[in-house]
Amino acid sequence: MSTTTQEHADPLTRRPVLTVRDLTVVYETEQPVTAVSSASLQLHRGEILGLAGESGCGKTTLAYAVNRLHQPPARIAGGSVVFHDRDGGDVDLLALKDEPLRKFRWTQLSMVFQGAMNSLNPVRTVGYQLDDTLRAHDPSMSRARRRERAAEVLTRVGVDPVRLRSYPHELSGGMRQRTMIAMAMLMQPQIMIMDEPTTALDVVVQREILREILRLRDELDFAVLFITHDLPLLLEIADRIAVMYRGEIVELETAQKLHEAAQHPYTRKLLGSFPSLTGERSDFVRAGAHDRDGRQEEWSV
Ligand SMILES: Nc1ncnc2c1ncn2[C@@H]1O[C@H](COP(=O)(O)OP(=O)(O)OP(=O)(O)O)[C@@H](O)[C@H]1O
Repeated sequence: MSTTTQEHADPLTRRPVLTVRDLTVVYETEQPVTAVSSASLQLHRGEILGLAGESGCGKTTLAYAVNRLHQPPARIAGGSVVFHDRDGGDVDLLALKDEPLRKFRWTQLSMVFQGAMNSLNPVRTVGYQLDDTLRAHDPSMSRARRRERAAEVLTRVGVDPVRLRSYPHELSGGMRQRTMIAMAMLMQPQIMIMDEPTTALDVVVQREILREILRLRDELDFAVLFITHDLPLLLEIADRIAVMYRGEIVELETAQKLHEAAQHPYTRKLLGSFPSLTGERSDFVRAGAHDRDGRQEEWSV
């Protein structure tokens, strides 16, 4: 349903860049919690795939596990995650050793986390932090080239490169979030996972940044796994949407089909809770899947 991407070749006709199959993640606590249960999805080159679902349904756990950023007590209990490189090779992400995994992150797959704008180092300038990432991942790059590249990515996300000399507290929330997106783009990854990248921002800034993400995707041809509980937003920007409910992906469809003929009752409930794509979002969507009395609703899956 994305409107800014009409010249873009239909991503669904293109090769996949990531295949997640039957991924299961368990928190090994006293009462083990299966946060992700046999989840499967495929991300195509240049695609924006939305992952929607209420708070606590397992979206973040899935994103972290894909990039092996999960920490104990989380454990991947089964399944596979395969990256399909541009050059034709396949990489089994769950089998990667530490060093190749470190290289893989940022260069092939980068993440913009929930509240990432607060994860910039407060005592270092933006320029230093971009330079540091470049140095860590490409030691052969000259200082001049690094400076050039840092200015380039900031410009791309709509931040004046004069801000390279700024400290994070000197930037607005929107600028900090754009800077985090610039950081994620630094090494030209083939996949970006964005976990609620704009939720903390006001609606106008949020829209601007989303428009920017769509434009960059068209220009630079990366794929995005875009995680949010905001289904209306996904209907506007995503090519396809996966709906997650209690650790399972219960539906995965094009945004259009999902909007017109959702199959799963939970998806229908989510969709039915706002009057139109452009209308006001209802309290239901803002609050997550709770009924008016605040009770968690139940669907058999
Ligand atoms: N460290 C942990 N130990 C035990 N259980 C956890 C831990 N972290 C998350 N969980 C559980 O795993 C499930 C999935 O959580 P997760 O954060 O992945 O959901 P989410 O859909 O990303 O939610 P949100 O939108 O609020 O970020 C939840 O039931 C949560 O309680």
